[in-house]
Amino acid sequence: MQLGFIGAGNMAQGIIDGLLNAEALTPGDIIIHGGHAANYEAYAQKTGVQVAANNSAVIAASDMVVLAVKPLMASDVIAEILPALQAKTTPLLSLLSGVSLLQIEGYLGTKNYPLVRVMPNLNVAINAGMTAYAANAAAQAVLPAVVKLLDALGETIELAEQHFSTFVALAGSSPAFVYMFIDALARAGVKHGLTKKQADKIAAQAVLGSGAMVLQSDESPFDLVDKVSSPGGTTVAGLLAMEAAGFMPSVVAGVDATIAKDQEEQD
Ligand SMILES: NC(=O)C1=CN([C@@H]2O[C@H](COP(=O)(O)OP(=O)(O)OC[C@H]3O[C@@H](n4cnc5c(N)ncnc54)[C@H](O)[C@@H]3O)[C@@H](O)[C@H]2O)C=CC1
Ligand SMILES: O=C(O)[C@@H]1CCC=N1
Repeated sequence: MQLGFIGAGNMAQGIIDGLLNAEALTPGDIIIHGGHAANYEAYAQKTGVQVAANNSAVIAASDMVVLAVKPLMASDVIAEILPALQAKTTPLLSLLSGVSLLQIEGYLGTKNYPLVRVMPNLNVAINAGMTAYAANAAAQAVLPAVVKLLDALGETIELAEQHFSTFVALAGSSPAFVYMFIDALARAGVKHGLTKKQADKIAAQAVLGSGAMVLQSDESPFDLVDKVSSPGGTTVAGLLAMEAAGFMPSVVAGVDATIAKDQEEQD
């Protein structure tokens, strides 16, 4: 199966890394094109994936194409590749946040084109991603092959499009929030004398283990908070100080702003 990428930036490279790590595809199965050759030629040389001369050549060479450009470029890029798409009906996987299947069908001028909206996160690069997808009616026949590819990248969930903005906040963008939390935790450790290297490792492993515990335990995160908080102990003192500084409202405000931005892109 030949998989093409239009746009070869952070997310495209993350997906390719994950597919190659999992040996779901070989470098020879992948062909890419992006806006600035200088940004992805070194990546293509390092991984061995093929580079196409232009976006239409990606489609001509592919059984499936991932649209991995910035959402604002969607209509221009689709207009450019429309003749190539129409010539071959290559299923299109759109990573565009805030761009609905209906909008893409509008750009294509038909509802009969196989389209899958996919929202991954950057952790697909290490096969620990969380990816949502929604397909139009025309994509039902290719959906098992798409899901098989996505499953190689981590956890996958089929989700109604109306929930995609919320998913973007909780999974697409949230790695940035969690990296920031890890950095804040580690920086506080540096304040108290740890090296940044020590502190980053300690904080990241604590977050990794905590996520795994939530997934493996029958208890809710809130119940687990109680288990860590010994009466009169350090944890409850820390938690109350974090809450006083606005921990939970800050997280919820961040999620609200992410959802609002995603919905603004849809208007
Ligand atoms: N970065 C992330 O964590 C996630 C990104 N996404 C989505 O993935 C898409 C790509 O995002 P990133 O990779 O982060 O952006 P990026 O800016 O790293 O990559 C965009 C790529 O598009 C290329 N490009 C620009 N003009 C082009 C053209 N005319 N034809 C072909 N390629 C062109 C650029 O050269 C670049 O390689 C966006 O729609 C974003 O919403 C979705 C989930 C997570
Ligand atoms: O920041 C963005 O717009 C994209 C969507 C999800 C993660 N990155």
